[in-house]
Amino acid sequence: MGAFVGSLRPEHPQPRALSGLVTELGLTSSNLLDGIEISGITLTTKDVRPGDVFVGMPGAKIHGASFAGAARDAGAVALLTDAAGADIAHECGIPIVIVPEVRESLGHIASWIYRNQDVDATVFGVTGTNGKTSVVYILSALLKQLGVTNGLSSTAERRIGDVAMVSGLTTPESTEVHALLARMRESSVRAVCLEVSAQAMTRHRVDGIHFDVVGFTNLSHDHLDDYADFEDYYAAKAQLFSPDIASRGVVTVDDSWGVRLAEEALIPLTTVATIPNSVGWDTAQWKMTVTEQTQRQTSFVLSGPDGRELTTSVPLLGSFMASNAALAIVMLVESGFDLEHIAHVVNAAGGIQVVVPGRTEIVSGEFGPVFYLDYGHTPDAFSSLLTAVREVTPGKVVFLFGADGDRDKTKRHAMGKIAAEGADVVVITDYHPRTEDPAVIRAALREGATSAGSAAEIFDVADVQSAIARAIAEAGEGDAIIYAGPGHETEREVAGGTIAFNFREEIKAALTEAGYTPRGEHTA
Ligand SMILES: CC(=O)N[C@H]1[C@@H](OP(=O)(O)OP(=O)(O)OC[C@H]2O[C@@H](n3ccc(=O)[nH]c3=O)[C@H](O)[C@@H]2O)O[C@H](CO)[C@@H](O)[C@@H]1O[C@H](C)C(=O)N[C@@H](C)C(=O)N[C@H](CCC(=O)O)C(=O)O
Ligand SMILES: Nc1ncnc2c1ncn2[C@@H]1O[C@H](COP(=O)(O)OP(=O)(O)OP(=O)(O)O)[C@@H](O)[C@H]1O
Repeated sequence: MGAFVGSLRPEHPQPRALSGLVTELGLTSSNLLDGIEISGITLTTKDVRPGDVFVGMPGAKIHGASFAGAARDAGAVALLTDAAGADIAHECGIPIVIVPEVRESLGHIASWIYRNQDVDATVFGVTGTNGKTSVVYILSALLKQLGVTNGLSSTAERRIGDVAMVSGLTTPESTEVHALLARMRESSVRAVCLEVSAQAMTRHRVDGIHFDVVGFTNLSHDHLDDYADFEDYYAAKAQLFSPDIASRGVVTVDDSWGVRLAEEALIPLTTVATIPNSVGWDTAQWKMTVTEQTQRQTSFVLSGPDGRELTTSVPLLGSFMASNAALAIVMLVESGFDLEHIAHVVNAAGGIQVVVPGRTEIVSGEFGPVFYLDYGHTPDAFSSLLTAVREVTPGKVVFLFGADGDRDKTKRHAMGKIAAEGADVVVITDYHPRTEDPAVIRAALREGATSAGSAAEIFDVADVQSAIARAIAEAGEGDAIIYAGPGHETEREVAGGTIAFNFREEIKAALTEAGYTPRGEHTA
């Protein structure tokens, strides 16, 4: 959820003539283009490589064309921008290609530069409020078990086989997405699993990609700072299910948004219901039922049309993780895999072999309280998490969390309230205050927690390390601690800057300090 941190580009770029780009895509340019070869494209000076087209895009703070000179010095051979950018950068000394709206053209231009017009790998896309990262990891793990070389892009990381890079955005800008696809092609990837945020749809980040199968998890309160209301937020995600973007879709119909999407989408659709008696249960084509839950595993049966059935397990806590697995499996079936074959391969290995970093990840060791590190940061995720952990915990549940600064403020009250309704002890702490006053964020969470009127004990501990220690002090053998929010993250965004803060390691250090032995490595 942050700024640019790096990109996976092709190792052996195949340059193309800039004049070809301009002619083939019918673009306008201001200078002579003859003899100029382009091999990449970027919209940040932090990632310019020799032979790049630098994209001068208007931003919230500044017009990117202001950096054309710096980009040229770093090796950029052309500038792509709008009319305002061309005015700003008219003396930059490299050819300028002008488009009416940069974002609207960018995906197709990046696709052309990286030769992605005819991607022959199967492309999967996953959207929804909660569960996208988990579904993408489960899809990728299933494909690996099925012997299919694949790559993924998620909030946690971009990954091609053993090569991984930490992510900045959930869905990278189109310049990065297309570079990633080209790099995947070099690595003989046969399937691509992409997490697609609502912002990615609104900001044209996946333009120039045609998805073979897209999946929808759910829709609940998030990002209402970016969207006027739920209707707007839904519409952004629903765009992924358009015929010009995707061939087929799988929709989880556990909530009314999923039911609506299944009714409205104009592509061939399959539905899956994973909560018995929920709004879409009776009409869904596929149904998933949880058969057993433990701290480390959830088993389920997935039944489909024509009596087809698969029984397996996912090594993650929570019925919602079984929902995510069910969606991933039906997406694979829709892409052409046979359910019986999937069942055979997966069960020969004792279930789905997946590790999802920072999603209900157990950080604690054999003794003492079970410490879950999770990325949940929406009221709905809090609720699912608390229900799941409660079901497998004989003792107390301690819930530790904070909230993002400079992001949707309207969800804070509900986050606090749900925490205090579901936990025995609530510890509120700072998270990423960014430019906001952290005390104000905590006060909103505290107010929500108090409004629950529950018996939960509420602590407000600003310092994150002290808050972790407080949570551990409140729990013992048989109890559980959930740290909701940080998941895989290794930094905190404070006062407009970034500080290194590896949450997983901090928790391990605090567990050790309290006399417990944390897990050696981060396997879920
Ligand atoms: C609020 C927002 O959308 N910001 C995006 C925007 O940044 P900005 O408008 O602030 O950019 P700016 O600082 O004004 O700079 C303008 C241009 O100059 C360039 N620049 C700027 C400075 C410099 O030194 N060199 C340089 O080249 C910038 O790369 C940019 O292209 O343009 C940048 C790309 O150029 C994006 O990376 C950035 O996304 C930010 C990081 C972001 O957090 N976006 C959020 C809303 C987002 O997309 N979130 C979803 C979350 C999904 C989920 O939780 O489910 C996501 O997909 O990640
Ligand atoms: N299907 C689901 N329904 C409800 N909550 C879920 C579901 N799957 C995951 N969660 C909760 O949401 C959290 C985030 O999960 P995940 O990272 O998979 O979602 P995401 O959609 O990728 O989130 P983001 O877009 O913010 O990266 C999890 O850590 C868990 O608490």
